[in-house]
Amino acid sequence: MPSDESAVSFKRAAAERAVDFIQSGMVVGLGTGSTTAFAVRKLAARLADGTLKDVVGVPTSRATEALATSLGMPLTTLDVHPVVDLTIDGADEVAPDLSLIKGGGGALLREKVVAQASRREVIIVDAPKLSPRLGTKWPVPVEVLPFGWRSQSLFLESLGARVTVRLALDGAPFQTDQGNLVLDCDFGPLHDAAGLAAKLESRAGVMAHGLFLNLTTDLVVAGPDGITHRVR
Ligand SMILES: O=C(CO)[C@H](O)[C@H](O)COP(=O)(O)O
Repeated sequence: MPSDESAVSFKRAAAERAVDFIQSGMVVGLGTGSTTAFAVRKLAARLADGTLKDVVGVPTSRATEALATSLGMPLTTLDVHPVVDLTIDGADEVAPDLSLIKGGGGALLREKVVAQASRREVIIVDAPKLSPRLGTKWPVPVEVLPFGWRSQSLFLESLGARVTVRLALDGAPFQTDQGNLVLDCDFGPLHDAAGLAAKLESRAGVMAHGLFLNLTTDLVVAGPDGITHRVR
């Protein structure tokens, strides 16, 4: 395992490489998490030094909105710009077909909305997040409406999950930007991620899930052997 310090430097390296894909005039989706934060900082620096111009960002969470605003980055919304040229976002686990588990930061719903509105979805990760099969390293986050959430928990258990209610640092249930709960669902390695996604999507009260299938267009990975860029 890499040290925390090297994981951070890999995250930064992947993030800064992805910023090279941004061109002046683009509408750019801004993901959520520690890796994406490096990209937001680099993008803000390039706007400040004039090497990029007229870029507007669509933040995927209140946290990213606050960071971008603090850096003076111009922001917009999907209401004003319903098509995003390129989004940069992190992930928690990446399978060989570039399908993902996301939602470790709890922003999965807005991240998926922005990803589906994006022409290019550039995922940036440090190498330990690569996995032979989704579910091997990370549970599937499922965002549920607080109304009736225990019924959703039983439903998820009936699908084979060990369910944990995500907690905030103060020990209270974590709330998403939409005021929903997150149930972290350990299904073990997934043999039919698409089938599971379909079951989750057919259940009322499930607002979003962290399986991002067929959304990644580019993957940038940084690790001890350098940076690689894969295109799907
Ligand atoms: O999906 C996410 C937030 O909902 C993040 O992109 C994911 O959790 C990765 O986070 P980090 O870059 O901090 O490792």
